[in-house]
Amino acid sequence: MIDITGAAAERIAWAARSMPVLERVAKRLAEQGSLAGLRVGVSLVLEPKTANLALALRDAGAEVVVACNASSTDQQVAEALRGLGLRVFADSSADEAEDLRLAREFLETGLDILIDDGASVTRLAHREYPELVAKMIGATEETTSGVRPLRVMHDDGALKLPVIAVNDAASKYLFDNLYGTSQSCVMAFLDLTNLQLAGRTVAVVGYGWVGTGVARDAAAMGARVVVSEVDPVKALRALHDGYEVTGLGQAAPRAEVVFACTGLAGVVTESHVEALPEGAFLCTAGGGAFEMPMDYLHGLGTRRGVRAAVDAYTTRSGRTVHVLSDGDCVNCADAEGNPIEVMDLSLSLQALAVERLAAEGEDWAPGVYELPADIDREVARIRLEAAGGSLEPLTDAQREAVRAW
Ligand SMILES: NC(=O)c1ccc[n+]([C@@H]2O[C@H](COP(=O)([O-])OP(=O)(O)OC[C@H]3O[C@@H](n4cnc5c(N)ncnc54)[C@H](O)[C@@H]3O)[C@@H](O)[C@H]2O)c1
Ligand SMILES: N[C@@H](CCSC[C@H]1O[C@@H](n2cnc3c(=O)[nH]cnc32)[C@H](O)[C@@H]1O)C(=O)O
Repeated sequence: MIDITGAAAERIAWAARSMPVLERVAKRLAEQGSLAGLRVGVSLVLEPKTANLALALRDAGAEVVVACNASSTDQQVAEALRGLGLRVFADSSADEAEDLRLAREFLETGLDILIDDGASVTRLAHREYPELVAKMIGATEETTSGVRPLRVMHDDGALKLPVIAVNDAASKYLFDNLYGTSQSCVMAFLDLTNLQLAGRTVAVVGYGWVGTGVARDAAAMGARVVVSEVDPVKALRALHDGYEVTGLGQAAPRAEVVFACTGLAGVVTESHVEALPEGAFLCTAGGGAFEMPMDYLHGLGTRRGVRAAVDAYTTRSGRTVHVLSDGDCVNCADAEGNPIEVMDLSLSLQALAVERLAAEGEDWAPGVYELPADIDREVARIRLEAAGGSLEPLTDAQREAVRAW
């Protein structure tokens, strides 16, 4: 599968070695030529694991085009894929306007199937290219903060495509969101600051899958974790997991590190920022910079870079607040993204969702679809075996007992 030279070749091959599920899926799709004649757009965090997905889709017969915003683009990987003849609409030095131009050019290639992350390209397509949307078979969605607006679009009658919510497959969110994101975000904080979390008070905003993992890994590194939630059941779960649960307004004066894990805009506000203790850190693990009051911080006019990916601001209260990765997802912007093994699951599910759309999507009405449970279980089973685990076989008697009433 790997026929690349150049700086990224070893890194792409390194990822491939720990992606047995994708390897297995890719082999079958290539043998069957499942995607022959289709143009598939990949709009995901662009790094070595995603490159392996793009090559798997290419080997299955698709013409693969790739896009990514600047903050999540690994330029070496973009060059490597270009070297293989893929069209890549991504530039790690692009500003916001150039990012938008690249996303438009990506759509203008005329996609049959789109793999999206955060529904940003799907929404752009619906806003600006209804005639191209009408020709598409469908799309897939990688993440929680993309599935949410797609459901709203569907309820409003605005969604014109079938979209498979890959995020909502159990073998995606129970591993990528819960285990992968906490490892990569907590490690990114530690690496980018060269500090430790031991003895620090960490506020985790949002106790969904991502927040649960971040709280656990921060606590494992010795942090005192305070959780804020808007959902009483999630908040109660955090309490049962042993954390203090309180509003961010109350936690802010002692929050030395804030991890935003909600995927919703404006959850950390300027008044939270003004209440933080001297030297505090803001770090996004969730949907992106929109969770942080970046306009307010930029408007202070006190920004100064103090380390790679770390900016310091002097707030109105006269204290210093540090922001990692300019508020973008810290693991995707300035680290290597989620661990390879969990992305093996997520990206294999993506490949299988594309296969399903290619086979059946033309007959599907617009809507947000779940991945079939058999795909979910199969992906988990292959990964389990690759990791050295095995299943207890169900006996005939048990199978009968399950069916009895
Ligand atoms: N960085 C990554 O690699 C990565 C990986 C997976 C998911 N994500 C993103 O992380 C975000 C969270 O994903 P998830 O799967 O955990 O979603 P989730 O829906 O399970 O959790 C989000 C939680 O935030 C809570 N919340 C909403 N508003 C809040 C507020 N103002 N204050 C406190 N809590 C609030 C919700 O009640 C919910 O429990 C999404 O944007 C998702 O796309 C990022
Ligand atoms: N759209 C945002 C990133 C959102 S992170 C949300 C998704 O990124 C995915 N992700 C995290 N790490 C990686 C990675 O290393 N490669 C590809 N996708 C990743 C993960 O599955 C998660 O659901 C941006 O462009 O900056």
